Amino acid sequence: MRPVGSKYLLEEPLGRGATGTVWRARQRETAGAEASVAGEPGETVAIKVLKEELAHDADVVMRFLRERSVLLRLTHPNIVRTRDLVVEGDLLALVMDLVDGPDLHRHLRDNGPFSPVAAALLTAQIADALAASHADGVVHRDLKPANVLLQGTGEGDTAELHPMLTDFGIARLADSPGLTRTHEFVGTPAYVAPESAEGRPQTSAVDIYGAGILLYELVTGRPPFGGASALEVLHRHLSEEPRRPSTVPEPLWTVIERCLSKEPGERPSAENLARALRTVAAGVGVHATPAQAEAALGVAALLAPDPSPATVPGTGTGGTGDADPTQVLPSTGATYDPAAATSVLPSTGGRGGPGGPDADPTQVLSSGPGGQGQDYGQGQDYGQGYGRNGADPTRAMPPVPPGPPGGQPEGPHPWESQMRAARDRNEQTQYLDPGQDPLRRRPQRQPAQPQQPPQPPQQRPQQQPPQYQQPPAPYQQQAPAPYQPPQHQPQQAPRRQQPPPQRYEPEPPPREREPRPRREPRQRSANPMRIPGLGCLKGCLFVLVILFVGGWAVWEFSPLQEWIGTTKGYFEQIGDVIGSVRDFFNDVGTWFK
Ligand SMILES: Nc1ncnc2c1ncn2[C@@H]1O[C@H](COP(=O)(O)OP(=O)(O)OP(=O)(O)O)[C@@H](O)[C@H]1O
Repeated sequence: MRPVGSKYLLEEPLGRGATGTVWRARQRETAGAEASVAGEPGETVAIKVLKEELAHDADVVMRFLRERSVLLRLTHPNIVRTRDLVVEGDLLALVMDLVDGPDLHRHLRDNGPFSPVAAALLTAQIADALAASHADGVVHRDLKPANVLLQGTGEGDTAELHPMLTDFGIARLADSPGLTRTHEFVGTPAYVAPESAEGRPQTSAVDIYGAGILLYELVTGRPPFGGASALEVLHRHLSEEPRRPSTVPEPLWTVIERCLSKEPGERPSAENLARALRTVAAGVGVHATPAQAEAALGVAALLAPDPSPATVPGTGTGGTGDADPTQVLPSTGATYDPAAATSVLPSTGGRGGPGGPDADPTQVLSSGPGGQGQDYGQGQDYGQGYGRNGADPTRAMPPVPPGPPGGQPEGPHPWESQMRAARDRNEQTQYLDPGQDPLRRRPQRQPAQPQQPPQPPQQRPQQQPPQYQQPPAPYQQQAPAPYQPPQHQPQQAPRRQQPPPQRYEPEPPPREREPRPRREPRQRSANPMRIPGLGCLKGCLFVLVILFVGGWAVWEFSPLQEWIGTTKGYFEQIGDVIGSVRDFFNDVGTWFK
């Protein structure tokens, strides 16, 4: 078993994501004071070993050290606790509590969509975790089902799922200009907020957008915006409004719509989101009292935005890229998988600001015992310092990005290399065989598990009772069915005027679009009245005139006349010919009499 630092031993890989591989590991000895959890020898933990390319990046290492204290102090019942951060030679690792359960993406894939009540209660807990981290100034930036681990309690119908948000800070660590030497942001296209896609400044509202997408996915089984490529998905985030599936109750849709607002300032705070979701869960169930149903219908009033959202330093500001218009990603052409792992999406622009690559780490590394585990400082500097580009959503074509700084030799176009990097990293989490020997081999990819196509919502027989009236357990999942409001809904309840719910149609599979050939501008018609046959008649007349003029020229200017010996003029000869033809027809006429 491979040691990590002096305190941990890697046992078996649990899974691999875009930023690293997560291992089940065992504590060798009690960790020092630098860890937030000392742990006992023999205790099992999960260790995320960051990818080599991250570990080799000086910017990431510095960020890792600076973020240390933030990550270690982030504790909440719905956040996977980071116990320790280890830097050992070329290895960067986060030691976490081991969560015994699948991630939400896998759970959704295996069990199908949640009932609205279950989805609302689950997302409310995730919102609790976000509220705690936002209060601490930490924005997750990569919220998606794969980053929610489910600690299950109980079995079958009585199972309760305890969601735990993981990968906090990973986006911040991986968001390093050192990776490509140009700007990037880390995210997963299906969950990326419009402002992140455009390179505008980001705040904690990006997590609320992610929570809205996640909530939509929980009740429908798929995120609202899909597409054939990452580019198409980003465009849809920017320009399309989500459609309400018929399976989503009106109050829950109000919450989803507000979370998915294109304008970050209109999204609710995490705290208000949690409260609103609990109000909705209480009001759409069969046991809801009239007052609870009424409260659920008035949920919009609970969705007040955060007056002072936590900001993501360095996003959308600073650097020379502020004035740059929207950077639109080139299409990879490959089919886009909404469940794909975190991508690193490119943008371009200058660098600058505090915390930039030139900033020194606030603490000096010191060797730990035996030269293995090391203890690093807790300088608290959130600076990321890499400017984002200003946004202009109307621009569709990318401008030519600024050339390499310092007159570096020209390589491939930055977007080419960045999209290649994005593609390389856009790998789905692989669930690895526990039998692999971590000592001998690096974790290998397993043969891809057959992806179940997203299940379309099943039609339910008319006679069946409404699905969301009586969930047997808070988190029991049910196939979606059209939402029926609680029966004891008071008649006079002031309902918002709402269009009749649309049936949720699964989107057709994405097709490759072929570029349309450019049309030539239409010629003005010479036959504006469109008289039938006129075009053909004109052509015939034109041919006759040409033949007539041509014949005249040949007759008059060639020695044809002399050869034939008639010495007649052209018109005389034509007259003779016409006369002969007329005589011929007269003769023919007399034969038939
Ligand atoms: N603390 C943990 N305890 C138990 N299993 C974990 C823990 N953290 C992660 N895992 C497992 O490891 C898998 C890979 O995690 P990881 O965070 O690297 O991937 P991801 O979130 O799918 O991808 P990305 O890094 O791109 O967001 C998870 O899907 C989960 O099954």
